[in-house]
Amino acid sequence: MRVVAVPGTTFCGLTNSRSTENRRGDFFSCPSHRSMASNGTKMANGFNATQKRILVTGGAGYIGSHTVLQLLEEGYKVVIVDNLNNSVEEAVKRVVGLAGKNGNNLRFCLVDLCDKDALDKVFSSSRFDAVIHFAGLKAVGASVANPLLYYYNNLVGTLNLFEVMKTYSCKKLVFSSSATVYGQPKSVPCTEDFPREAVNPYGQTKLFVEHMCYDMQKADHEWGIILLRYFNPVAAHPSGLIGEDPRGVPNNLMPFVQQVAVGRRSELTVYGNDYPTKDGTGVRDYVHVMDLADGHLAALRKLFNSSDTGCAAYNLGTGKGVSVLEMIEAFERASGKKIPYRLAARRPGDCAEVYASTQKAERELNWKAKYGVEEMCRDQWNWASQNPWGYNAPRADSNGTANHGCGSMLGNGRA
Ligand SMILES: NC(=O)c1ccc[n+]([C@@H]2O[C@H](COP(=O)([O-])OP(=O)(O)OC[C@H]3O[C@@H](n4cnc5c(N)ncnc54)[C@H](O)[C@@H]3O)[C@@H](O)[C@H]2O)c1
Ligand SMILES: O=c1ccn([C@@H]2O[C@H](COP(=O)(O)OP(=O)(O)O[C@H]3O[C@H](CO)[C@@H](O)[C@H](O)[C@H]3O)[C@@H](O)[C@H]2O)c(=O)[nH]1
Repeated sequence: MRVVAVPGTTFCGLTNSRSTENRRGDFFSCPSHRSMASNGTKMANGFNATQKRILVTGGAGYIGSHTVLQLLEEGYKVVIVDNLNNSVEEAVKRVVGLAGKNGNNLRFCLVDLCDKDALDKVFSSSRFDAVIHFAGLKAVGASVANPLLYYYNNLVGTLNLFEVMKTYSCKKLVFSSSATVYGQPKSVPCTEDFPREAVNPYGQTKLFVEHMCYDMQKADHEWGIILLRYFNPVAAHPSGLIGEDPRGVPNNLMPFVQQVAVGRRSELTVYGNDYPTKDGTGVRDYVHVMDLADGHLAALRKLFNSSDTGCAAYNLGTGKGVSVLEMIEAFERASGKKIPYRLAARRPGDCAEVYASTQKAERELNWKAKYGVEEMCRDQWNWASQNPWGYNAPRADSNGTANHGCGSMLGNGRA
């Protein structure tokens, strides 16, 4: 792997082969990448992905890494911008490995979106056809405890990104929104025109960014923006090499279940069995991360193929509600492990039942989730059993600094 630092910023080229990036970091101008582009995948939808370069913020994270892999497999050139706040370099390395020769079309930039000058340098060194904006802090509880951190990171970072995109006339955007913008929905399934409300600071940041997007597009019709409202992302790439690796105690159901299964935690707490649902436990719309990644490619296709996208929101879910107990049983079947659990009081702020209407995404993005709960649990377990401690499992050759890959990359790059 060759590591490149561009003077004045902290670019790191991640590639699994010899590369010829120049000092401006113009990674894709090298002859080997030109030839890859000309031999790459031709898309059937009226444009050639190999001629498109996508900036992916937060591309080292859980959903971002799966999406970057699919973009590379489709033939896109990809630049990740991530500050590794909630992710590790190892995830990006594994994406490069999984992408095979298309891994050469990936560049990684260790940049914080709150650093506008650094972001500007990324845009000044490459032209981007579109941005997928995943980067953000996402833990609901932490946002309640430290709202300013969430407002600063998620809103200042996003403002910087949009300003720089405008400066460089990059006006196609896919934004990671969330079902959280429906607050406590009055009925199910949630359709995209439901009233939106935020019930915590994290949700406020998603709502604010949605407002920013609508207003920006209203003021300048050249923008094409797709807001993807994810329901409950779970599972992992079928290889078991990339997946979700939360820091600290997991907040979400499936990461917790998987840690019980591998013996990292003794039991799961099931929050509430007195909801007016099929078995009394909370019902959610779990969606496989591979389907979510597909949804981003479908959104890009729409942005590239139509000039009148405007600013449009789409739910990404399966449209099916699954209870906590059903999810536990499916995971037990997939893993052959017993998941001990105890019933406890409801978790404050939780809804009884939330699931998506998926008709708009089916109709307008031509996207529909392919995977069901059995496949979700199979792939969750495949990832968990191969990586019981996530990406940072102590290895024989490790000196205990696996958590600080970013520092070592920068060190190499500057040398
Ligand atoms: N996972 C979910 O349950 C879920 C549900 C709905 C919406 N979302 C949204 O989807 C997006 C991706 O979620 P994820 O689950 O992959 O989370 P993640 O934490 O795994 O990935 C987010 C990435 O953004 C990076 N990041 C954060 N702040 C940054 C900054 N200022 N500059 C540069 N990089 C920064 C992190 O290091 C991380 O790699 C987030 O915006 C999240 O709010 C997630
Ligand atoms: O240890 C746990 C964790 C969760 N649950 C229950 O499992 C269900 C799902 O919970 P969780 O995985 O935490 O997801 P949500 O509360 O639905 O929230 C997720 O999904 C929302 C919609 O995408 C996002 O807005 C949030 O950020 C994201 O955390 C709920 O009924 C919880 O009460 C438990 O019983 N025990």
